Amino acid sequence: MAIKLNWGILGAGNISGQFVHDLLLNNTLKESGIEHVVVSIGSSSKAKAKVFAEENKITLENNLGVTPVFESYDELYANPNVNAVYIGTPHPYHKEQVEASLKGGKHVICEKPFTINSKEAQELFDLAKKKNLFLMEAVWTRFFPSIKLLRKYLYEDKVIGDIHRLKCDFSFKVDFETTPTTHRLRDIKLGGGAILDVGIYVITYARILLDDKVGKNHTPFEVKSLVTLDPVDGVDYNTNLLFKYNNGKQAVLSCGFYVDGPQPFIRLEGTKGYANLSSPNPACPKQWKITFADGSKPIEYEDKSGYNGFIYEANAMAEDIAAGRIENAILPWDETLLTMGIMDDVRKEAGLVYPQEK
Ligand SMILES: NC(=O)C1=CN([C@@H]2O[C@H](COP(=O)(O)OP(=O)(O)OC[C@H]3O[C@@H](n4cnc5c(N)ncnc54)[C@H](OP(=O)(O)O)[C@@H]3O)[C@@H](O)[C@H]2O)C=CC1
Ligand SMILES: O=C1OC[C@@H](O)[C@H](O)[C@H]1O
Repeated sequence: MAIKLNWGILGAGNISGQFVHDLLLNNTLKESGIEHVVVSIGSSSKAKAKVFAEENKITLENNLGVTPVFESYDELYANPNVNAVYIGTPHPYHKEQVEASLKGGKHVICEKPFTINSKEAQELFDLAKKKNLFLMEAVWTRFFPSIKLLRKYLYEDKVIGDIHRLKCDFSFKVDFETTPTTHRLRDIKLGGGAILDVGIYVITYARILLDDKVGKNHTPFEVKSLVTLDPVDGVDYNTNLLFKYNNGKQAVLSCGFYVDGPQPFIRLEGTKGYANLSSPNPACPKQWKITFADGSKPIEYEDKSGYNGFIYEANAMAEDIAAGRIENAILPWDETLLTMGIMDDVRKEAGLVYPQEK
């Protein structure tokens, strides 16, 4: 029997649309043996939810014969037809929305950053455990087949020898003339700044490309950071981090909103060569190339699937739920707590405190 999730999509905005695209394409292609049905769209406005369904082309054909209902958030939490919730709202709302979804008896995947700090994250994981419900942060980057294959070349086949250093920059230029100060990227009340928005990805790459262990088994490392807070908005638009693992491996990481970052956005160096990752969106690692110091033929990979890339985390969640697991092995709760804890420390040193934390 096919594995099936009946989704409630919370927040009828940008990223929810990209997530839904992949669910619908999955149903059309019928390759995975997993069915993803959009049962409900929860929004501050039912009219907005309806427009979302139209704009994202949810049809009876691609949604397995189901027309979603348009609901308030509270109606979605209580909807007995929904068994899985995707949360695609700005960071400071995640805590209360995950909590309400779990209390409604739903399995949950919540956009990154999971919460605004590790304390909130711990409270949610405690609740998921108590309720025996699946819960995961939606760091889609970790689930791409491209990453699994790259890690096989690096850590099983060791094709570039001993790895010593990772350089990664996820920056993009925000147009401060046209982007209002109330936008989630800028507004301190909405968790604005680069560290929570894109810093999470450079930290993710330092975790998945320099360490073959995860969560509480991770290789110990120290972090140093330098942060410049924007004088107008009071959040970070220029942040740099250094990681040093106790086996000597180092990461040089940057994120920011003042300039567009470089391409390739990653260079991972080993004794016998290096790997580059390129992507217009560094969160989405669809393409990489391994170059060898001795001039051997490079190894290249490109994901040409047509998916945005959210399907990989959605399918992982569906498989976990079908198997009765409440935590995912690629992104266990301790790994989210580790990442959130690093961002807590970086912000603490810089004096970046969100109003919700005061
Ligand atoms: N995985 C990835 O690659 C990406 C992840 N994200 C993450 O997703 C989350 C949402 O980002 P994004 O989709 O760009 O955000 P949007 O600005 O598009 O907002 C998404 C939805 O959140 C609700 N919302 C927006 N602003 C507010 C507000 N001020 N108060 C209350 N609710 C609000 C609205 O839902 P409603 O329909 O109810 O009105 C809106 O439709 C963020 O946490 C971000 O980090 C974002 C982009 C890419
Ligand atoms: O998660 C994200 O990835 C892509 C970025 O452009 C976006 O701001 C961020 O939220």
